[in-house]
Amino acid sequence: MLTVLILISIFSIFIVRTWRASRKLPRGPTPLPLIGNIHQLVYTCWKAGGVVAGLNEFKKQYGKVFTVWIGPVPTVHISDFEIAHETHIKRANMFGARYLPELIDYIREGRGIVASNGDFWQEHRRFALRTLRDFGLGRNIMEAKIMEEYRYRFDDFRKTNFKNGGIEVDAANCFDLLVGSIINTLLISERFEQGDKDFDELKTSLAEGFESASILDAFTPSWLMKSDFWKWRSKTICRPFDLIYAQVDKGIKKRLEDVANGKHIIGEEGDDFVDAFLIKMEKDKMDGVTDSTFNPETMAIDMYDLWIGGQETTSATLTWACACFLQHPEVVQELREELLGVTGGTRGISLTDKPNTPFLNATINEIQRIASILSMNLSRQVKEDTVIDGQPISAGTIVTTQMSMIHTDETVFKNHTEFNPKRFLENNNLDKSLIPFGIGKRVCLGESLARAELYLITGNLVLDFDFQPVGQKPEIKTRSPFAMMKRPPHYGIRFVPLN
Ligand code: HEM
Repeated sequence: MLTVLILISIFSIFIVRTWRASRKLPRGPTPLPLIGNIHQLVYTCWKAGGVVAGLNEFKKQYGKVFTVWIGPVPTVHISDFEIAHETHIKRANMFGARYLPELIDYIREGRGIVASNGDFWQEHRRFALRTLRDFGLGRNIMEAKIMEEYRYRFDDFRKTNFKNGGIEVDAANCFDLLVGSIINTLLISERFEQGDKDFDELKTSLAEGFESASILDAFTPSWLMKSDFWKWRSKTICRPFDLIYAQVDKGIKKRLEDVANGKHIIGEEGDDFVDAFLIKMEKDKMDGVTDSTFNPETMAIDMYDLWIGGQETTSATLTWACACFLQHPEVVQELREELLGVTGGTRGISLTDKPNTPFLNATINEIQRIASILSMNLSRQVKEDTVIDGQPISAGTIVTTQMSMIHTDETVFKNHTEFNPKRFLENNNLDKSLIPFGIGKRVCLGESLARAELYLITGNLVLDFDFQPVGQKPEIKTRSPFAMMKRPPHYGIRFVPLN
């Protein structure tokens, strides 16, 4: 009897708390105590065939801003560009703090760039941006680095994978190696080679982690993630993060050893991110900064963030790009005509050509729209009571602008499932509603680098090769519609040299 009474009391407390909290939240499906809307979320996503389609069903019922309770945690979803702009740009400070569930905070513990807030975040984000700029984003060195890796990778594949008149590769592996080498060269001056066991293990487990991490994992509370009871789940999701951190840490330790024994000499500006960080550490020491946040541990976390941020995202987008090219040879043909018109067929495409390649620019926009690689964006947490689209939101609420929903908004992107680069040429303002790098204060730190990679690699691939499928032509469809990240289809591709 006593147990029943206790259970009824706990239930009643939950119902009252949820009801009171709901008054300061946008509309959404009615939550149940403890599980919130998980049952509706799972069912709706399953019925609709994926997370984005499922959230779009909620949008139809509850409007452009709606609340979904993940267990006892209310999460607010913005699915409209104008509202995202009004909140994240016009009131950037209010929506600038990162929400830190265990999935994001794991290893980072409030440090790095992705999972830090306040002064620490500002200092490390500024440092990383300045360092990337010094290593070439503001000058043409970045282009030279990307092109060097592009040429090296395809020359190498030509030696090892030339079959049936072309270079035959697994698309994802090919771009993983290329993009991984670009980011690693910037960070620690090291390229990855084919057959590198550490890289292969890291990539495989990262892919597995991304494929299996779901919305629910993104909101699982720390105490549950860390408990023995949840080990079966947290182990799969977190293993790749352990591996990446271990690799980064190994690289830093080796660099410190090389510096100590004179094998690596740090010049005035340094060769890479690690050098720049070591210079900053030394400067803080010389300046007597006693509370400096620059030390070998925070260097490892910053590099870990840049590696995770810069690898899978760009590689997946390029893999989506080639799937679109295989499905739409007429787009490739039109692109090639535009690019040959610009280069005269005598050189590769360069970042300075951008103003003269409207169709390539539109095609990259459409690839990023179709790919929309995050089914669910990283979340923010509002610090004070506020309002979104006229609806009250209380302090502490978790808010997310859902880029994938904005990119599938039928009122903005007509026939959104169609791959149609021309939509961006027919409407010059359309790219303003395209936000693959997020929006507001926490917008992607690597946006300029990623844009340079996407432009140079897709443009030069179109000029250098014809594309043929190896095996079945890939559908333009994600293979992980229920995961946090929309992974591209898995396919083989033959790059047939054009001359
Ligand atoms: C096509 C490639 C890429 C896409 C689509 C992408 C997308 C994103 C998105 C959606 C966010 C979250 C933004 C938000 O909270 O609103 C983000 C954050 C971030 N990205 Fe990227 N990214 C890409 C490439 C890169 C690269 C190349 C790097 C590193 C060099 C990078 C580093 C980061 C970092 C450090 C953050 C956290 C920023 C912060 O919290 O202040 N990303 N990215």
